[in-house]
Amino acid sequence: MLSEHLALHTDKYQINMIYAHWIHGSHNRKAVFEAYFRKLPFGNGYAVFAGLERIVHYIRNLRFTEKDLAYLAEQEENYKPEFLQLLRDFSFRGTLLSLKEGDLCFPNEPLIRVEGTIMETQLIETALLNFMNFQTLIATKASRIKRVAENDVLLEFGSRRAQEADAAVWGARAAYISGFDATSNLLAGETFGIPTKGTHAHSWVQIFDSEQEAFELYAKALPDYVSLLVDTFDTLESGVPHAIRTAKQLESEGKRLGSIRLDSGDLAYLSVQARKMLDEAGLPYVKIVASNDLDENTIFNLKAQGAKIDVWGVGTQLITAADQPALGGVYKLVERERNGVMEPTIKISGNPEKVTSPGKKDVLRIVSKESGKAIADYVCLPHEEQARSGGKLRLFDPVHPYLKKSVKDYEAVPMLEPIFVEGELVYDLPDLEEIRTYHQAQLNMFWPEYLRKLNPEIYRVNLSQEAWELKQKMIEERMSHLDE
Ligand SMILES: Nc1ncnc2c1ncn2[C@@H]1O[C@H](COP(=O)(O)OP(=O)(O)OP(=O)(O)O)[C@@H](O)[C@H]1O
Ligand SMILES: O=P(O)(O)OC[C@H]1O[C@H](OP(=O)(O)OP(=O)(O)O)[C@H](O)[C@@H]1O
Ligand SMILES: O=C(O)c1cccnc1
Repeated sequence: MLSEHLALHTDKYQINMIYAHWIHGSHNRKAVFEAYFRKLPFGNGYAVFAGLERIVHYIRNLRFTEKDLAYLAEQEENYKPEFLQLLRDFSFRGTLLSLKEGDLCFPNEPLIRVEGTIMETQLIETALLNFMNFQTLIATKASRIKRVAENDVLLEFGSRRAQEADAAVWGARAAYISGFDATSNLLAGETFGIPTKGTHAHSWVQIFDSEQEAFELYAKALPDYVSLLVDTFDTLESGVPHAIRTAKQLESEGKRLGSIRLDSGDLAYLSVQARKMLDEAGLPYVKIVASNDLDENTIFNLKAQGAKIDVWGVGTQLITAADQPALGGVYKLVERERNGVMEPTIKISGNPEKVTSPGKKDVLRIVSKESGKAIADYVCLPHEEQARSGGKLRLFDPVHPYLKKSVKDYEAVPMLEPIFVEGELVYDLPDLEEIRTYHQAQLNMFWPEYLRKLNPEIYRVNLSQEAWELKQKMIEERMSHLDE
């Protein structure tokens, strides 16, 4: 899972472009790309950055095997043997800076910046976006669910509905970063050290002649905090009474029933009734798990209805990001080498939001020294010192420049961390527990207004005056070329 061979996990046009550059002798010219998204998913106020660990493994293992090269030769007869030799000798020698997994991130700020030859920067685009977009999307969806479930336990149950195995496993990891407590997927557990949990399926009950027998046999086999699914026939008439009898039996053996699981019907009503029945039977410690196509909206509603649910099992809606199944992250060229000198470059679009911001950029998180809370993100050119030195800063929205304010007494936290420097991995990948803790600390730096599920306040991402002026100048230059 972590050392897969993915050199051909790229779009054919990347190799074609690299080939054409090689033919014209430009493949070793320098380039800078930035990866970012333009719109937050699910109407959320922030996204949770994830995917870096897989990107690091991908880049470290990025080599073309003889089998890959033979396949490429077969696919495109124009590829000359010398070009295939170039690929044979390839390894990533570029520089990559990135947000850290668990960081909150926002539209139109670089999440990852890649500097290197045209060949290496272009080659990694597809896989990098694939990993960043999916994992950031699922971490963000999971974060919305975590916000409404608050202190309840969240179990990730999505594997059977995920878009194949990689999505199940890396999605489980993304959910864990954002505060899920466990996954049902054992491969995710083994690979990343995520706690695993499981109850049982309806088939366990159906296979026996009676529900009571099924519960007792399951409890006998797994007597420590077992969880029983109570809705196979009739939740309140049959499932809960049978679970209570099993719990009493366990008590007589000095053991305890862990929980019951509700998986259909009106989960608010059933959980309230089941809670009452369990309490009246002297089983206040038995928890109630609910599942059945849950997401942040159903959980929010169920809680508002007074549901007595302690543990939420969430599958399909989370792992497929059902209400928005893709994050539209892009990877855009911002600088190119021309006559030995790096210069900014721009992509113009009829849609103002798609015009790129030229020049290689840093992201600074402007944090109030007084409150410790984030005020805005500031995207500036690397040589700009104003914000870094803590000087009075004028913030304005690049799309709506009239939205402006001044800040002082702040700390400017650089968000892009060097990961690879000239091909060398300089970043110690944190373990998953550290990422989860770090994510929580990051969330605490934001006022609740930005974190709420519905109609959150917009957290501003501001371009520096200089970066904004560069953009305007380049737009005008381009437009005047078109007029000529
Ligand atoms: N009290 C409630 N308020 C809002 N939504 C609820 C409530 N109880 C259950 N739900 C949700 O309503 C949906 C019910 O879906 P559906 O009607 O397909 O399930 P079901 O008939 O209860 O069970 P199944 O078809 O899985 O046997 C699920 O998404 C569930 O999470
Ligand atoms: O609903 P999700 O959020 O995806 O959670 C996972 C679901 O998977 C199981 O159902 P199963 O595969 O047996 O199908 P079902 O929908 O008929 O219950 C389980 O009982 C949950 O209902
Ligand atoms: O353990 C469970 O209850 C479970 C696991 C996967 C999917 N649905 C339920």
